[in-house]
Amino acid sequence: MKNIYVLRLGHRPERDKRVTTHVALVARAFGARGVFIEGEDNRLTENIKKVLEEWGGGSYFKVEMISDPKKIVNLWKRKGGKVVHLTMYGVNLPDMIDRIEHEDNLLIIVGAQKVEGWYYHHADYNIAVSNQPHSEIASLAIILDRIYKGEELNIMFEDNKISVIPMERGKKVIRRDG
Ligand SMILES: C[S@@+](CC[C@H](N)C(=O)[O-])C[C@H]1O[C@@H](n2cnc3c(N)ncnc32)[C@H](O)[C@@H]1O
Repeated sequence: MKNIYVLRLGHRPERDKRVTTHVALVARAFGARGVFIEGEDNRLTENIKKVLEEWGGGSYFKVEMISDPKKIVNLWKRKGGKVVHLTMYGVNLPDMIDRIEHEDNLLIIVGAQKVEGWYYHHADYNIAVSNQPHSEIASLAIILDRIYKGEELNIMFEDNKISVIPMERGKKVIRRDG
């Protein structure tokens, strides 16, 4: 698994609770190592940690609320990682995937509302997942899928308490803790 982190900008607790939670869940499920969330929302991090505890990933997936996202970007670049900013104004993903698929250290930035120009200038790549407006959840899922070429759908979490027994109909889960 690559060292991919997601930076979620501008989280507003009252408005973005659900979307930011889904950004974090997609990051975890599809092969990122963690998520930095700009803002203050302890309830959100607790909820994500509960999912990690039950469904696994807690031993390595990092969830952190942060107040200075520019510092995260600068630090990531200083350590030699590449920064991808997902924006509908960027270059469409099919024309950029060759440039990023071999990178092992990626910070993927997604916004909530209008993203400051600073991020457009400091990102190594401004990438669109189609040049149509949609959602940070969708764009994150698709870029991770293209980077991992579908392999992320087979990710297993060894430190899980619950897992699904896949079946064509019905629902079955097993619990390791009884
Ligand atoms: C709901 S959008 C709001 C974007 C905002 N109106 C702007 O001008 O930047 C929130 C986030 O979704 C992501 N997003 C939305 N559409 C996208 C697209 N077509 N390609 C890549 N990312 C997209 C971007 O990360 C964006 O910051």
